[in-house]
Amino acid sequence: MSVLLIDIGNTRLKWAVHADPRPGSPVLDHGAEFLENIEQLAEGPWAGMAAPKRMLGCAVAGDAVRRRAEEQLEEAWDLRAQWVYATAAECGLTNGYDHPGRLGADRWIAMIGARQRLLAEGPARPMVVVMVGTAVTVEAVDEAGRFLGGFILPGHGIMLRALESGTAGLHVPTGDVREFPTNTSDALTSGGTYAIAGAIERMVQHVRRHCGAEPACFMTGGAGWKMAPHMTIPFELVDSLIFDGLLEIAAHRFAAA
Ligand SMILES: Nc1ncnc2c1ncn2[C@@H]1O[C@H](COP(=O)(O)OP(=O)(O)O)[C@@H](O)[C@H]1O
Ligand SMILES: CC(C)(COP(=O)(O)O)[C@@H](O)C(=O)NCCC(=O)O
Ligand SMILES: [K+]
Repeated sequence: MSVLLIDIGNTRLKWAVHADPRPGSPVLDHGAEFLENIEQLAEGPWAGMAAPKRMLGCAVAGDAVRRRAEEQLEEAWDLRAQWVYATAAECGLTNGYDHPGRLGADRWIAMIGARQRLLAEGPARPMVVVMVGTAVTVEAVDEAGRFLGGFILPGHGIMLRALESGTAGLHVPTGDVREFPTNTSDALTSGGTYAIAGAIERMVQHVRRHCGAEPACFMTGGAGWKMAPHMTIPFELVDSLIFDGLLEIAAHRFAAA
C-alpha cells in the first residue's frame, strides 16, 4: 500500500513516495518544489506516477499553500489529503509545549523521526533535534521522550535579508565562513552560521545539565549541509527526518484504519 508523504515548509514542498506505510519502507520516488511551483506538480513530476494509496503530510506555510497542494493531489489522483498536527502525545513522544497544538507540525514530526532513529541505534538518551530550513529550530527531548522545549531562530536567508533591509552598507554577495572574517561578505555569512551553531551548542549544554546525560544531536533541513562543516559537537545529519517521522505516524494511523 504505497504512501505519499509531503512536508510543506515556508520555502519548499518536499515529497516522497514509500512502498508501504511502515518505518524503513523503500523510497519509490521523491522530489522538492519551491512553493511558487506547487501548481505544476500534477502535470509535472507526478504526471506519470502510479497513484499512491494514501497521503500523509505536514504543512506550516499557511492554509492557502496547503489548499494549493490539496488541489494537486485531487487533480493527479483524486487523492484525499491527511495532515498531521502536533498533539499532546504520539509515537512515544510527549509534548511539553504550553499549548501542544501550537507547536509546528514539522517540529513534532522531526522529533518523532529522530526518536525512532535513536532507539534503533541503541538505548534511550536525551536528544537535540535541529532543523535548518527557512527558520531554524532547536528542540530538546529527554531520555523518556518528553519534548522539553525548543528555540526558533531566523534561517540563513532571513538573517541576511533582515540585515540587508535594516542597514545601508550590507548589500554584498554571499561570503565564506571564517573564524576571523575580514570582509563584509565573510562577516555576514560567518555571523549567521555561528549564530545557529552557537544556539545548538547552547541547547546541548542545557540538555546536558537538565538531563545529566550527553544528548544525541540530529540535524535535518534543506540548509543542514551548510552547517555541517562548522559544528564542534558530534551530530548526525539525516535528510529524511521528517519523512521518517511521517512513516512512523502513517504506520500507526493506517494500520488502525
Ligand atoms: N536547491 C536549493 N535552492 C535554494 N535554497 C536551498 C536549496 N537547497 C537548500 N536550500 C536552503 O535551504 C533553505 C530552505 O530549506 P527547506 O528545508 O526547503 O526549508 P523549509 O522546510 O522551510 O521550506 C533555504 O533557506 C536555503 O538556504
Ligand atoms: C518554526 C516554523 C516557522 C519552522 O518553519 P520552516 O522553517 O520549517 O518553514 C514552523 O514550525 C512554525 O510555524 N511553527 C509554529 C510555531 C511554533 O512551533 O511555536
Ligand atoms: K521544515
